[in-house]
Amino acid sequence: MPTKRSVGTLGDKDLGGKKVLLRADLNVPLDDGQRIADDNRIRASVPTIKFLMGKGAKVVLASHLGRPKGVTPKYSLKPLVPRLSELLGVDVVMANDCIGEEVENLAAALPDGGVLLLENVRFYKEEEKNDPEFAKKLASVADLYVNDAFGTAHRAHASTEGVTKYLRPAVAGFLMQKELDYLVGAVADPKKPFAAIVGGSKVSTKIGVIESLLAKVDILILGGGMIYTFYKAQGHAVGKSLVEDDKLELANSLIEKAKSKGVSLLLPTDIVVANNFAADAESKTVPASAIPDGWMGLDIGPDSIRKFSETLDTTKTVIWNGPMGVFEFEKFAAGTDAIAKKLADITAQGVTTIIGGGDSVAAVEKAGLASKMSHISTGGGASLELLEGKTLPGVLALDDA
Ligand SMILES: Nc1ncnc2c1ncn2[C@@H]1O[C@H](COP(=O)(O)OP(=O)(O)O)[C@@H](O)[C@H]1O
Ligand SMILES: O=C(OP(=O)(O)O)[C@H](O)COP(=O)(O)O
Repeated sequence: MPTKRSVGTLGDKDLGGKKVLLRADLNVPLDDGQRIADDNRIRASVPTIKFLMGKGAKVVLASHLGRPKGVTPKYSLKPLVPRLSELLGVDVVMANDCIGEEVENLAAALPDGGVLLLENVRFYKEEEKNDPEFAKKLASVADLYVNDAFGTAHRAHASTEGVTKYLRPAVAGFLMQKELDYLVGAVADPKKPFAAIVGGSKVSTKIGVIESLLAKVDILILGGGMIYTFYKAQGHAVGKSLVEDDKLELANSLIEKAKSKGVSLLLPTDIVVANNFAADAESKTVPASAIPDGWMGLDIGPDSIRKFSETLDTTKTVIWNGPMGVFEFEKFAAGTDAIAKKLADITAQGVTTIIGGGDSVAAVEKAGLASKMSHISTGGGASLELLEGKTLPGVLALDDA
């Protein structure tokens, strides 16, 4: 089934005085002191909340946080209240539960434009089981449903999917719509030349994405830990680099597939190797075809960066998923940083650049370049599934446009 791209949106819905159940993805990292370590997902949820507030709706906000097994205080959404209140300019009311009498009373007492934050929906095992009775209880608090939780749209859970069986209209929020516009729209109908950069640790986790993108892109650039499986498959020495020996044939078949589809496949030409998997390992740059015994590739080299950059200069749309090297170690972050910088530069020249979630987003943020890209996805797993061409249950469940 093709990925659904057009969903019903808030548009001209009459929202004054209506109770809206808004599912957002407020799954942000909290540090040991329960402080928000990265508030991107909260900020990304603000436009829809503010829109609803401005229309005089009563906003009942639901989310999960982490993967708790039952009620677990450290996964409470309470630490988010001050930041949400600050961003929204109202005192957000917090409920102790996500269903039940207290929630109904608090929702009923909300003024028009008020916001009630429900406690973590995953405190109930029924959430992940997509239990119909639990979904019905969630639905009962509101007059309509808005799903803005793109990062959780690949989960068929009660608050993302089940609830739509009991609460209509069920429409997408602005973040959800923007994610679909970029990750489905721009990829299905890209300005060409269209390039994909795929990195990350393993071929096995990216097979689906590579295969799906091979049908769409003009250029495929590979980096990260997966490239050593390709080199080994081509008969090169890879030292003690990360290799998936059961994926050698697959790597060759992907090279063949790229050829038959006329896709220009670029592998790094030089590699920064280390004598150890460590931040302070000894390192040197070697040709990709001659990785010495006892050394492992942890980043792409300067010649690869130059060639990749020249190629990226010829593109009109670029999608990036997965770092070029072990960017968590400063010494092996140069390749990833250079690609991030290049993408920021070409965005300024009118190229559409899409960063598809997960570690690539972390790398772009670490480089301070997030605001320079066309789109940075708030969903790792969800964006990967979209790029693989899968349909997300949380999207499929919404009203058609
Ligand atoms: N050459 C390499 N050897 C081992 N691990 C690598 C290498 N290059 C990148 N990685 C690791 O890959 C991880 C990211 O992989 P992945 O989760 O597939 O990416 P993403 O989250 O962007 O989809 C990072 O932790 C990074 O350190
Ligand atoms: O953080 C999330 O996913 P991501 O790490 O793949 O971006 C989402 O909030 C979904 O969480 P889940 O993977 O526990 O269902």
